[in-house]
Amino acid sequence: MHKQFHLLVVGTGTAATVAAWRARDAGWSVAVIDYRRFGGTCALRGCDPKRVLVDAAAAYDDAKRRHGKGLAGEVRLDWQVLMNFKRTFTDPVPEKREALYADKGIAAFHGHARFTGANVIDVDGDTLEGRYILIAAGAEPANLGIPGEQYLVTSETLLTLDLLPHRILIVGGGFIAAEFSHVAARGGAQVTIVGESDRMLSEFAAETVDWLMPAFDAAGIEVHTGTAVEAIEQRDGAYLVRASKDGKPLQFNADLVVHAAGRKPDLQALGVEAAGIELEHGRLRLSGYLQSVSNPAVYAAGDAASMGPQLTPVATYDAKVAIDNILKGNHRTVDYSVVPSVAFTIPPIATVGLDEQEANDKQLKFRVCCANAADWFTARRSAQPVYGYKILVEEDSGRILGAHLVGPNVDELINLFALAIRHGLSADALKETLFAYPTGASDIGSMLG
Ligand SMILES: Cc1cc2nc3c(=O)[nH]c(=O)nc-3n(C[C@H](O)[C@H](O)[C@H](O)COP(=O)(O)OP(=O)(O)OC[C@H]3O[C@@H](n4cnc5c(N)ncnc54)[C@H](O)[C@@H]3O)c2cc1C
Ligand SMILES: NC(=O)c1ccc[n+]([C@@H]2O[C@H](COP(=O)([O-])OP(=O)(O)OC[C@H]3O[C@@H](n4cnc5c(N)ncnc54)[C@H](O)[C@@H]3O)[C@@H](O)[C@H]2O)c1
Repeated sequence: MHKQFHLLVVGTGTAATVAAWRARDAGWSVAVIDYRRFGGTCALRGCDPKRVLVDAAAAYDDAKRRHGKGLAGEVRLDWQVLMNFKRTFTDPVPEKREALYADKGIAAFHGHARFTGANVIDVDGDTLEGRYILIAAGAEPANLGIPGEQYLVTSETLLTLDLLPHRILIVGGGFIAAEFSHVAARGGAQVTIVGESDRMLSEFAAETVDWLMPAFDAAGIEVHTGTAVEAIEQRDGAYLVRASKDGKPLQFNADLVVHAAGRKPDLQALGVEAAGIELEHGRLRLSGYLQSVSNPAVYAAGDAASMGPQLTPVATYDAKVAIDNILKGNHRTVDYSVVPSVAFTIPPIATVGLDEQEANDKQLKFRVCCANAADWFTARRSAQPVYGYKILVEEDSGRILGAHLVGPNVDELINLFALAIRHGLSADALKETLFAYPTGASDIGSMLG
């Protein structure tokens, strides 16, 4: 079979779906291709199922912390029942996504996409030709190049386990390690994190991470930073993980070893060389228009592009930029300067805009409002001992430059700071705004001094 389309989209995740939908609305003929169940990472294997588990773990933790403060009795996190609840969100996704494409008149192909020419893709024997091609193929766990790497399971496995193993070791120290350790610990597992970076969550402000770390201790999570995992061996149905810290060898025993050591664009199976698409260090070489620098028919978006952070709102944003450029000619470039992000630990930690180093590098003059707010009403009423903020305010304009938060409600509060930064609102404008009380936002005035 040989078919022609205005646009071929590799993937059916967030970036692919946003782009395919928009191109179809513009009257273009569009095909999407995926070798996995339709729906992509966020809805099936990432944000959404993860958040269902985090919410349950947070409710359990909340009840435990409030013991003796008005709540009594035993609460138990029933992992198996929680997994069944999670499946009520993930199971319907592929069918719904198929129906959406059918309703919109988007052709959908199941199979592995592989370039055979500049604008031609083979899908398990079918030939598809596109005037344009959007690579929205997502990301996969990065190869670590260590002996025993094959024993690592991914966060995807952790999200489908009906029974949590007793001892879980997580290799990493970023988003996945932080979030999944908090969930698994509440599920009853003994969790150890072994991460190469000097501190956990290096994307987040150091002060906020320091304030968060006691929450790892309180959950019984053992954290080894500055420790590189070097080998994994199978021993009597379990695993021996060899690592080193400051040149000294360390070893850990675990029943499950999880990869949380970064994700890279999923490009290997695509055979991009056949389309003359240049790569650089395993990434597509793209212009700010998200267009391949060597093949003008090809654009990329989301994790496959990895021009910005690997986050769902970025995948949506990229898809909009790429498709606008495809439909109307190159006129939009990407700007990732204001991307809020949250690690859903218990409690959450959040960041948006500039940190101190970046503001100094830009030679900006700014003041820093920073405090551990564990004794504030918001923290005390939540029985949550972790609460703090660090906010950068430009001296002359009063503009908010960056906000870094940890504690109750900050997964929502960070969006207000994103709004302020995106629209150049000053600290005074935020302080003049009446926020409903008592809420997370009603602390903003006090945070800004
Ligand atoms: C455990 C986890 C939790 C996360 N939590 C959050 C969160 O809370 N908030 C947040 O913002 N982000 C989160 N993320 C990141 C977020 O999920 C991703 O940034 C986002 O889903 C990327 O979307 P995408 O459209 O670029 O790619 P994807 O949704 O990954 O879609 C890519 C699709 O392409 C398909 N594909 C790949 N190669 C081929 C090929 N050769 N042929 C055919 N099909 C192919 C894949 O099967 C896949 O379905 C999380 C990620 C993980 C792993
Ligand atoms: N809440 C969210 O928004 C969310 C949640 C999960 C994942 N994500 C996205 O998915 C991406 C992947 O998540 P991740 O946690 O795998 O990556 P990450 O980039 O957040 O963290 C990877 C960590 O692994 C460490 N590492 C690398 N090799 C190692 C080794 N051999 N031994 C020990 N440590 C090693 C690195 O130092 C780093 O700290 C994230 O970057 C993020 O964009 C987002």
